[in-house]
Amino acid sequence: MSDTQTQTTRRSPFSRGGKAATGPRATFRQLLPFLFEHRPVLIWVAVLSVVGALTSLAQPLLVAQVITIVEAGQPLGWIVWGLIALVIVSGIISGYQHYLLQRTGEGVVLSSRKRLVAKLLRLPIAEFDTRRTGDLVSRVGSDTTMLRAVLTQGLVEAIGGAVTFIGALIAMLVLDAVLLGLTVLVIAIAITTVTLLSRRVREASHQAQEKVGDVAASVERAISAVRTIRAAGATEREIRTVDTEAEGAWQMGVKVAKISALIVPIAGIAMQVSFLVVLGVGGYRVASGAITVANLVAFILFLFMMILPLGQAFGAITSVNLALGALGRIQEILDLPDEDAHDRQLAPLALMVGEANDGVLPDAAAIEFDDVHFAYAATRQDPADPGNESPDEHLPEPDVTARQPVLRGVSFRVPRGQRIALVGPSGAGKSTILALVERFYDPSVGAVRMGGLDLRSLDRRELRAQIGYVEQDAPVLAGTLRDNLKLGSPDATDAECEAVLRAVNLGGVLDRDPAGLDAAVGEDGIMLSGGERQRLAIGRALLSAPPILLLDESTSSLDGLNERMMREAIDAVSAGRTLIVIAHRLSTVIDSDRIVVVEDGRVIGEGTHAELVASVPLYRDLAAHQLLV
Ligand SMILES: Nc1ncnc2c1ncn2[C@@H]1O[C@H](COP(=O)(O)OP(=O)(O)OP(=O)(O)O)[C@@H](O)[C@H]1O
Repeated sequence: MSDTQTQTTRRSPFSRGGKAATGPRATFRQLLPFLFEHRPVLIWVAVLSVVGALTSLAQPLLVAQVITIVEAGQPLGWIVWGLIALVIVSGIISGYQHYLLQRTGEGVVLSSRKRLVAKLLRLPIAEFDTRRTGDLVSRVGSDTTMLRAVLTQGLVEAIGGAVTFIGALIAMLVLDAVLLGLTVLVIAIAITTVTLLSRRVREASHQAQEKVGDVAASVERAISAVRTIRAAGATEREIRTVDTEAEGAWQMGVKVAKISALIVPIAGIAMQVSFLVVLGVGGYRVASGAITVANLVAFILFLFMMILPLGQAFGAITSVNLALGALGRIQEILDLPDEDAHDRQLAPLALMVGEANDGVLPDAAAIEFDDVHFAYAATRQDPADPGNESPDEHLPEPDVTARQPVLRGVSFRVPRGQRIALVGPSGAGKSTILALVERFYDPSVGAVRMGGLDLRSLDRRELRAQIGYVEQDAPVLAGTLRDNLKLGSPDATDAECEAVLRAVNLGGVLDRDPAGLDAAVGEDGIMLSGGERQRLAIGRALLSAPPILLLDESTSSLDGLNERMMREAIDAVSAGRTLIVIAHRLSTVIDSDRIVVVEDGRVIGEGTHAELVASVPLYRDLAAHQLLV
């Protein structure tokens, strides 16, 4: 694992206990790039806030003027109209400002989602092995929305608020310094309390978002296996599991609500207390002639004006803390390295593999495994699992550790243009071998080579452009047949798509729906049988005509007819290319150029069917089971 990755996981929520339970927390500085993207609008909003604040500040002064004029029995004249105009202008400014902030808030959500998705889809495959899909989805869906609140409920409004606050403070100082001193005392106490509480809001909000991630993860788990769950009669139990997670999220939400609930009334109480103090002491000072009635009224209006932004500031502190909690979860993913982050400057590959270059590297095997050892990283520890509690919260827990080796010294060569089959018992490591060819993972020891070059020295995109890969449980993406076929070759024509479908024996699927290539294959391709799904995936690989094809044959859904269709499909794709097939049915690979037998992470035999039947007992047993000897 890379250094960056190690650091990230070290300060991740996966170590529990004490402060560590709050997980990765973003700093305010990490929030700034999201806001800076909208700098012009935000500056405009800030200017509007200042103008709005000034129009508000002018109002008490005009009111004091009105009182003085009325007291003197003089005509009011323009001053009332001026007051009305000020109220209207400040209303319009605040409405426009609100709209701009909402819009920018949506912009922040959008850009954080885009960044997160761009990162997620580029993460090393190992990250998906150790993280829960639902939790990742919830970071894109839910955590990002929390960033909006920073703008809509807080930050920029606070600029106008600050102007109002300072302006009111100065005006109050001029009007009556003694009254101001008392007011500031009350408010200072409120601010200290809120600051202490807000730290707890941030921690609780982070935990709440973690819990929402847990809910999303268990919903995803349940929905992705809904048929199995239904068939096993486990629906009620799964509902209870999700309910428990949802209740966990509810509890954390309530915890946030409790702390926030303390913060909100503190602003109210501060206002009431200071109002009462000003009223009592102010009345006394009017009686003693220290201040006029007009100035006391103006002072009280300024007090309201000062309290309002204070409330906004408290709101801003809460929402910024909520956002920083969520940003911590977003940033945790953004800080992970891309899959290709540590690739060296890479050799051009396109000219090294394939027919065009047979002359350049005449002896190099298309694919070669050289004493390859490999172990998967262990599953990341689940923070929700109390069993993972660290006995000593001060010791950083290693989150991801290596598992038992899956490959132990695998060596074999696949000459260009040949058809090689990998066979062996379930769990022997066959799919892992293909994953290493695709560079979803790199070997711990040894090397995988293509055209004589270590895969680690090649650009992954170029490498993968040379390889077609059909997974064992070939996923079909929601959409149409055409969408699925054109995934890897967006420029393919309809005629090419149809030809490929017929080549993999899927002409029937094309004909049975009048929509043809536009026929929907549904979420996860549910309208296709398992065998059809695999053949569709083979068709997809075939369409991009890669020189090398990796095919992890489905373990299921191959009845006699499907098996024949699959064999024909494999024959169709093997023409003119290098093919590595993981075969669960020997009949599909009996006529391969070579068969490599894998057991327990090692190659235990290699040769033709006849040679292996004669020399490798495990292979003879497999063949005997499948009635091939
Ligand atoms: N993503 C993964 N993370 C951790 N362990 C894995 C992962 N994928 C496979 N393994 C483990 O590696 C071992 C080899 O798995 P692999 O899928 O390569 O075997 P296989 O020979 O293809 O099996 P099958 O014929 O059943 O598909 C198994 O013990 C499996 O549990």
